[in-house]
Amino acid sequence: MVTAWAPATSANLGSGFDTFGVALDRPGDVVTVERAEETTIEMRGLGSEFIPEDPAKNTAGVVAAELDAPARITIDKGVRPSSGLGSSAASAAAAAVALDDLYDLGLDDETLVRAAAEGEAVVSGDAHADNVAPSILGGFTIVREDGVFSVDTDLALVACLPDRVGSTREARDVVPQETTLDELVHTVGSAATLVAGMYENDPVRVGRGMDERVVTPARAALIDGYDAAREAALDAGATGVTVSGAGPSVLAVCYPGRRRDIAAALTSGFDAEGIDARAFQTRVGDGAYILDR
Ligand SMILES: Nc1ncnc2c1ncn2[C@@H]1O[C@H](COP(=O)(O)OP(=O)(O)OP(=O)(O)O)[C@@H](O)[C@H]1O
Ligand SMILES: N[C@@H](CCO)C(=O)O
Repeated sequence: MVTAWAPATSANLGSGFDTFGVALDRPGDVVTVERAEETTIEMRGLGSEFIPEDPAKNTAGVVAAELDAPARITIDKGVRPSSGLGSSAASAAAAAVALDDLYDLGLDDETLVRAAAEGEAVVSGDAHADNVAPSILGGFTIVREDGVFSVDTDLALVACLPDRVGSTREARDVVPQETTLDELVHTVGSAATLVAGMYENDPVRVGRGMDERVVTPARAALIDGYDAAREAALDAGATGVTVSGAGPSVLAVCYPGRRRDIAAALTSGFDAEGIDARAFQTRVGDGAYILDR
């Protein structure tokens, strides 16, 4: 029997749609696997009642099929589903790392990321790897069709989860399919600034580099309370605020000492619109690891 933990993640970071992601140092999912003839899944924890136990519909079950590693899988959810914090990816990432260990497969990180991304395809219709990559590798990650790499970075974050669910599949439907040259230039400038900031552990550059004007506004329009929460967080010292993944969570970057005030500002911003919300004071963290074997 092998147990692995994998973290929540925040994808896109504004300017890196389907490309950038960060691992959060909490919360995370715990996945236990045991060898079996056929894959079965048992769910526990946060929001588990909304997650299918059918292995063909559960991201962890899809990973077991991809790796040809059938197992009795138990998932303890620490990341609420449909959150924008990479809930479906955390189970896929933990399952990939646990099954690799259980069957002694010796797979490299890139193969694990690709297998875990197939789980995302079942959920959202698209095998985007920008949540599973940071959940497996940790740090800040950049995913392209031809590879994935991670950058160690020391950055304080606040993630705020409103008491609403958001479907990645639906949030992908509102993404504009075309943009202008001006917007492309703006996004490239932002993305480059963000990457420089990640290497320099600079929350101001990262915050400025999150600015993006095509995908983010389309997603923000789906999130009640987003504008109020964002304004409040910026007033409280956040150096950047954007939609986390497909939403409805919101991600703020800041200097470490500002986290408490920004967490309060984000929740009060949602509260002003009549929406309960929970904020996590966190930072960029490590990737999945084996807890027990
Ligand atoms: N192991 C799993 N954990 C969580 N959700 C799962 C799992 N397997 C399947 N799902 C389904 O995936 C959907 C949630 O995934 P979705 O991508 O929409 O949200 P998320 O992972 O929290 O957000 P995001 O990808 O935007 O960060 C739900 O419909 C849920 O039933
Ligand atoms: N890049 C993905 C992340 C959510 O799974 C999206 O924004 O749709």
